[in-house]
Amino acid sequence: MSDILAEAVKGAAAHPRPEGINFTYGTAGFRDKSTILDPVLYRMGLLAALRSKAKKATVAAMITASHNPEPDNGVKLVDPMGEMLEAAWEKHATDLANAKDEDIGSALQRIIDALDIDISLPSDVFVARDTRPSGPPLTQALLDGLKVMGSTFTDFGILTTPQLHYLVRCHNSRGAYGETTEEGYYKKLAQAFLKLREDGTKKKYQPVVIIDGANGVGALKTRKLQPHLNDSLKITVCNDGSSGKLNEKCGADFVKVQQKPPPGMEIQPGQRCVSFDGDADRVVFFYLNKDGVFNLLDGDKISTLIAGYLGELVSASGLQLNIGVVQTAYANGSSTRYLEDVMKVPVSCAKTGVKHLHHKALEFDVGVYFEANGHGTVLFSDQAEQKIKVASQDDSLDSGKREAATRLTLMMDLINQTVGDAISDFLVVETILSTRDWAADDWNMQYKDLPSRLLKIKVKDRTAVQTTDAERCATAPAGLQEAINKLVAKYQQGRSFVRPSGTEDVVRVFAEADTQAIADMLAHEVSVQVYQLAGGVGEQPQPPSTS
Ligand SMILES: CC(=O)N[C@H]1[C@@H](OP(=O)(O)O)O[C@H](CO)[C@@H](O)[C@@H]1O
Ligand SMILES: [Mg+2]
Repeated sequence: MSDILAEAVKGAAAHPRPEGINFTYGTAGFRDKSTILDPVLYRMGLLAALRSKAKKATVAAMITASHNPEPDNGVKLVDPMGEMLEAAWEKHATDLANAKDEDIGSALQRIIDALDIDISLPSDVFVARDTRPSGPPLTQALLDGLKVMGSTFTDFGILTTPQLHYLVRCHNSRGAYGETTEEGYYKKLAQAFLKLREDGTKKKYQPVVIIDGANGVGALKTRKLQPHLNDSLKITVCNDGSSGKLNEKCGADFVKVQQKPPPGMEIQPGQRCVSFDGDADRVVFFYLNKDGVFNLLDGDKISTLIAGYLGELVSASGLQLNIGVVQTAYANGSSTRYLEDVMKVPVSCAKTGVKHLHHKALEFDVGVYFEANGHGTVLFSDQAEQKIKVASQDDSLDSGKREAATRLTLMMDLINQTVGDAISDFLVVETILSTRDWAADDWNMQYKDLPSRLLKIKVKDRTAVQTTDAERCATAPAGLQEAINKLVAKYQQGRSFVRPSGTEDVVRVFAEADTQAIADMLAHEVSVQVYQLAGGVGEQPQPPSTS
């Protein structure tokens, strides 16, 4: 065994792995109670160094548990261009996390042999964390792993997840994507935002927003962004972490799931509100209408808004670029119909999990992807980027076309193409609303959401449920899909599907119909089938109360 691997085994003594726990690198990396994660972080330090050697580039490790409760934490690795870790490496991460302390050397050797990695190459890793109190000691464990591998590293302290993705891309693109500093991030976004902002007063659009920072990093970083925006937007940050707990009764997940504003937020009718999640890679908007009724503008509404605007700019520029939208099965059926039938934009459906959407979005020149819960961004292909840049400087084009291409270049600067980014997406939405002179109501009126219900069912083994067709059809257990089909057929605009969660030990049931009562009933009836056919545990699902 090489010296480095022997050191890695020795180093494990300070980060012992408890018996009887199985860790899995899932949709969002490792995520668990922070108290048991120390050995996982050490091992991810080892793996991040290997990944860097394999890619001959800087990679990154983000320590966060996103929207989960404060006592949880987690870690995810980021590839050189700011993408999520390549899927094939998830297995290596899982194997290494589960290796006994004394077997770490052989587990590393297996990865080195399988991928023919030259261990003598240098490695370099960027590290950051969210605001969780467990962050600093877990960072230390990760750094210990990097140090025994002889890796260089930069610890950026507290950042949003998308900021870290951005920084690693800036670094590996030798600055072509931007300056490799946190300040550089604010400068790039703010400059594009200010240039896209038109002068003149608006009739409906008010440059005033309230941001719910989920008591997390998004609140801190919005405050750092604010001075760069001059007075173009009045932002009030609430749930800024000064009193409440991270993600507790606030944040994008709370607002989306509970369909209500965080308690304690004082909101005037029509006031645009924005909720970030715990690591600021998700965003949803909401407002109360004049009757005080809550209205959510989720990832589907955001992608429709963005695709519509970029589509107009592309047409106005005269460039031949295809625009597509990528959703998951959780997208509201009205949004899919609106995109396809009214906006005539092609829509692809991907499996849940950002990496699947990201991958599909690469098939378009301009690919807009969002999960309904508010995680998403826009990808411009290299060719599209090139064409847009050339057109923006082509004096032979008429000024309308050139102006549209210039706005597209600014939109490319404003959008964090590496990953969904709450701060960047928020600025993109504000830009479009301002340009269109829309209030929240105007945006919301593009289409009317169908009522839906999302439930969780506990079963003995969630892998008993298997799916195909981007998770819209269950192939196991036998008879489940037939039962769902029969139930769905009873209701107007009924739609339902089930899938095992990638992040929780549950099966998720989704149902949608033309009224809330029917969506609730359909979700319940499908839950009963899951419970009966897929080995439900605990009490049988109870029908929705009709009060
Ligand atoms: C219905 C739902 O919201 N699912 C979430 C959730 O995945 P599950 O596999 O459904 O647990 O967490 C993922 C990671 O954050 C996110 O990408 C996804 O959208
Ligand atoms: Mg998140």
